[in-house]
Amino acid sequence: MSEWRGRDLGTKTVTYEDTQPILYALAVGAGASDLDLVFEERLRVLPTFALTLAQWAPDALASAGAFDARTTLHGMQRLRALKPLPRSGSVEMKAHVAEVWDKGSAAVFEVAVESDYFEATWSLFAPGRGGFGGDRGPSARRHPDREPDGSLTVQTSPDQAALYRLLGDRHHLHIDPEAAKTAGMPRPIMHGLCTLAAITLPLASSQGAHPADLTELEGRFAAPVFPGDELRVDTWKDAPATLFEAAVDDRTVISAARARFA
Ligand SMILES: C/C=C/C(=O)SCCNC(=O)CCNC(=O)[C@H](O)C(C)(C)COP(=O)(O)OP(=O)(O)OC[C@H]1O[C@@H](n2cnc3c(N)ncnc32)[C@H](O)[C@@H]1OP(=O)(O)O
Repeated sequence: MSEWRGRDLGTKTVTYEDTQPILYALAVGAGASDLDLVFEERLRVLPTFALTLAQWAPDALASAGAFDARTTLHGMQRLRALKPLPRSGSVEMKAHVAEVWDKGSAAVFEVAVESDYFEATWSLFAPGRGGFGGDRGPSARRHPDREPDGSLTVQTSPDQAALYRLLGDRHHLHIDPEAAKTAGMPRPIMHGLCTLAAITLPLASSQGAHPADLTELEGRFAAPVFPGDELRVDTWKDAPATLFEAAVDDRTVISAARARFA
């Protein structure tokens, strides 16, 4: 597995119309009254939309044979927004494998994507690919050892993954009950990136910020979220950022998470 470290995944230019960032905003929980997110005349593109543009990079690593895409799970995500994405236009990106960690039972592949607009890292948790004598890598940061400063509720919709997948991540795990079973899930699950982005909308409101002013975001997908689940999101101030964790029925689903707004 170590041979994948440093592997160049190439460059890609993705072109889009304003329909995509609007559809994206609706898919992650924006409503018709969020005019800055859904009305082309006022549109500000959510920075997390960049992650749909860059989906080709982890997919390229799967196609190259590093892991089995049917059983590999998206483990963690980081995003740093460098400048606002255009309402429509082209974004050029380049990607490489930054790290391969050996977790014993699994390998974790880190795919780094860079562009003028953002930098992002995907961690892909590939069961059965560990035990190759590599470094274990860092363990996840724990949330602060004190009561949360705040709490939010995010209600996902039963149709949310079906909508979100139209933005580019069409892995069958999110729509097909048989594919979900192959990945060890009782039914199709939410895209981790959809859940994470859905949290940033009420999180921004709770900070008096605009969701399009997100500059940094990270989080670990600790357990699957199912379309229709209600999330409780606990938050801790960590100026200038906010730390958070999300749970469904006291089961932590997103851990070691952090967001910062300009
Ligand atoms: C193509 C798919 C796209 C998607 O969008 S999938 C949807 C989003 N993702 C999910 O829903 C995944 C939900 N997460 C999980 O189900 C679990 O979470 C995992 C199966 C990924 C891992 O759980 P477990 O096998 O029980 O791992 P452990 O025993 O807790 O930890 C073993 C080592 O693996 C590291 N690790 C655990 N979880 C993650 C993660 N999510 N991302 C990266 N690394 C992880 C830990 O730190 C530790 O290593 P250390 O002992 O060195 O600390």
